[in-house]
Amino acid sequence: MGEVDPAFIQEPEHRPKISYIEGKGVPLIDLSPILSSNNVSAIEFQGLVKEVGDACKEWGFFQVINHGVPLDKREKIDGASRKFFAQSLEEKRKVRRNEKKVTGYYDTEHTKNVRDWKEVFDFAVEEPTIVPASHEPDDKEVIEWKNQWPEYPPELRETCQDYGQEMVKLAYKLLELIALSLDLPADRFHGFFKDQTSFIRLNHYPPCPTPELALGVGRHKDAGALTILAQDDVGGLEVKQKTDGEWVRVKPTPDAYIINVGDIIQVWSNDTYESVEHRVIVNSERERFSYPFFLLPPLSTMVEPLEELTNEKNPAKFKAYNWGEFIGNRSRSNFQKQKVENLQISDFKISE
Ligand SMILES: O=C(O)CCC(=O)C(=O)O
Ligand SMILES: [Fe+2]
Repeated sequence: MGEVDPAFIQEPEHRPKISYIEGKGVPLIDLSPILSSNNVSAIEFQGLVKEVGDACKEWGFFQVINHGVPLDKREKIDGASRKFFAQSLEEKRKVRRNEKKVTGYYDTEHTKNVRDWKEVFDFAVEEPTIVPASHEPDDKEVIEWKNQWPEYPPELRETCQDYGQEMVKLAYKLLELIALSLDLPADRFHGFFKDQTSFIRLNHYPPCPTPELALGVGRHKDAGALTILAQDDVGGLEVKQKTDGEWVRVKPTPDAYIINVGDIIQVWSNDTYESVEHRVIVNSERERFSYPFFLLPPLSTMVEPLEELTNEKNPAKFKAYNWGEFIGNRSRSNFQKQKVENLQISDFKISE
């Protein structure tokens, strides 16, 4: 990634500003009331639910501390990931992702048709992940997604699997808080994630000689239900502030996780919460690592506004769509430049 290939260059209106606003930033929420060893009052718990609801509504993003994920698990995956990416391209490409093997190493991802300044390694959290062979409702054939694990570093596999389980646990806790904040039963969302297709991405953003022209990840919204992200101390994640559309940098906070609502929660909540645009800025001096966990339902899921959240006064704002087809369309656009913008939930919006 030495010289700058035109494929990386953003259109002028999407190029990052070199100076940036840190502002008040996305809310920081202390999750200690939900750690099981604590004796919490109902008031304290209600306060937490409200904080989560307000953050989802006002920002679509928040950071959490005292989340219960052991720090050593995060440090281990970070260490293994650094060892993996430090290898030669030839070595990394031995576990390269392709249209048949959907997980593994990849260094040519595009977001909205511009190449991202990054390399990634993806792995599915449920192993193997069972998915239907096609989107035809009558087709009962299933296939298995098996992760591709590199030979080096040898600890990568177990470290990743362990970390994946921690992410699933945290995701369920967050789903409960989000459900309660929408006046739903705490476990309302749990059933959607049996046979989940969730995956974790190890992101490596190398230093970039022209950080003013390229982006680590171009502006996008996460298509899944929820994202739980660990970022290192370099910083670079920017969120589009809902109040004025300004890009705001998310300040690295040691041992915090950044949570954002994805498109699926936007649809389930019938637009009460919104999936917010974000992007990643790179810099010319320091490489950056980040680890998002994407909470995703089975491919057969039909995504539509929850019945409890719609009524005559507040009718469904989206038509139902099939998660497998939606994500299938997205991943094709990651592999090759396409002439049209990829599928968005706005394509399923019911006009008022
Ligand atoms: O690296 C980051 O901070 C965020 C990456 C991201 O937004 C994504 O992979 O969807
Ligand atoms: Fe994202």
